[in-house]
Amino acid sequence: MAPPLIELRGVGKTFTSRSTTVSALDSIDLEIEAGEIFAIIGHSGAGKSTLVRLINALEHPTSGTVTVDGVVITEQSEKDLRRVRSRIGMIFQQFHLFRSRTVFGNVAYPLKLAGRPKERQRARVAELLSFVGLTDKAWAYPDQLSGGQKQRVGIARALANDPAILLADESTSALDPETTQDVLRLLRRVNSELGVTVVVVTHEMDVVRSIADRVAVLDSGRLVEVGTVYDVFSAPRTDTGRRLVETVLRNRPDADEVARLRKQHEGSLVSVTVDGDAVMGQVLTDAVRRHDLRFEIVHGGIDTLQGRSYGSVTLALSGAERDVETAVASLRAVATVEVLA
Ligand SMILES: Nc1ncnc2c1ncn2[C@@H]1O[C@H](COP(=O)(O)OP(=O)(O)OP(=O)(O)O)[C@@H](O)[C@H]1O
Repeated sequence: MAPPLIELRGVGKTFTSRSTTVSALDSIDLEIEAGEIFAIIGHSGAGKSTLVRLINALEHPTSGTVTVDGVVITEQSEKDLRRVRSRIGMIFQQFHLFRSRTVFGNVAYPLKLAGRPKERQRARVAELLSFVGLTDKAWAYPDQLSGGQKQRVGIARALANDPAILLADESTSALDPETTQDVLRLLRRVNSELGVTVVVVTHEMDVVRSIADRVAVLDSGRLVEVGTVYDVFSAPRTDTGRRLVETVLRNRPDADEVARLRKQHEGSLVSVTVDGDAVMGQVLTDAVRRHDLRFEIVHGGIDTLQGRSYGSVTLALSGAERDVETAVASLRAVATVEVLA
């Protein structure tokens, strides 16, 4: 198997000022494979931006090693780091475009810095603007563009020198939901058509869900979960993971919601979680048909993650106690079931 494109081993980062020491990252071991879309999530202050800044060597770790594309960047001189950085493009929440330069000028800038001849610059900018769908805006200034268009320029500029990696730090956080989806579609094309490995830092779980292959959860500088989006979202192993994921997946009702449901519905409240290939509708109808029961879905829903169905619904099951018990037992054979107290 090819070695990981990005590898962090035992990475720690502390910031020390005169009066305080902040541990931003602690003992991070992480591997990001070539060709994947990898998301890093966590609450504000968890260390996400610091982690990204270590990958492009804008910060240096206090301990541990960072390897990018086979180069141990923690051992490189500033001059050699420039070569590593040229393999990495970056986009930001606030776009960071030059307001005094046209779209063309912004995208041409890294090519100019790299010493590309004028003719080559022109051809490459045309190619990039066509890729991001902004050919007609080449001579516009950033202030004349929408947020989504500005981020497209940011993406074109980040791709100018053919990077292997694109780091996206909260790149859609300033955009409305529809524009966010447009930018995410573009990032997916960057990954699938150009083969660029994309690392997305975000606090928006919807972004992770709609774009990432794998996700890492950071909590107070520690890496607490890493896995496929399906695994982490459908079965988070930590409280932090659970809290983050619950912001997008309507999961089991909390205690207040259970009390409210109890007042509104008769019968037993039963939460049924289906993952993977089981089909929720089928599971429910089969279980209920075999018994003399009525059921109503009172909370939750089914969703698709990475092409697999996932969901948790709470049912109010009414009927004879024995029938409810048998139905719950048969549901247990195919799903995770919890009878809510
Ligand atoms: N240059 C710095 N000097 C001192 N402390 C810093 C510095 N950069 C980051 N920190 C601290 O390190 C911790 C992690 O910060 P970081 O910006 O990486 O978190 P984050 O997860 O990206 O947060 P946010 O989502 O709010 O951007 C925080 O406690 C922050 O205050």
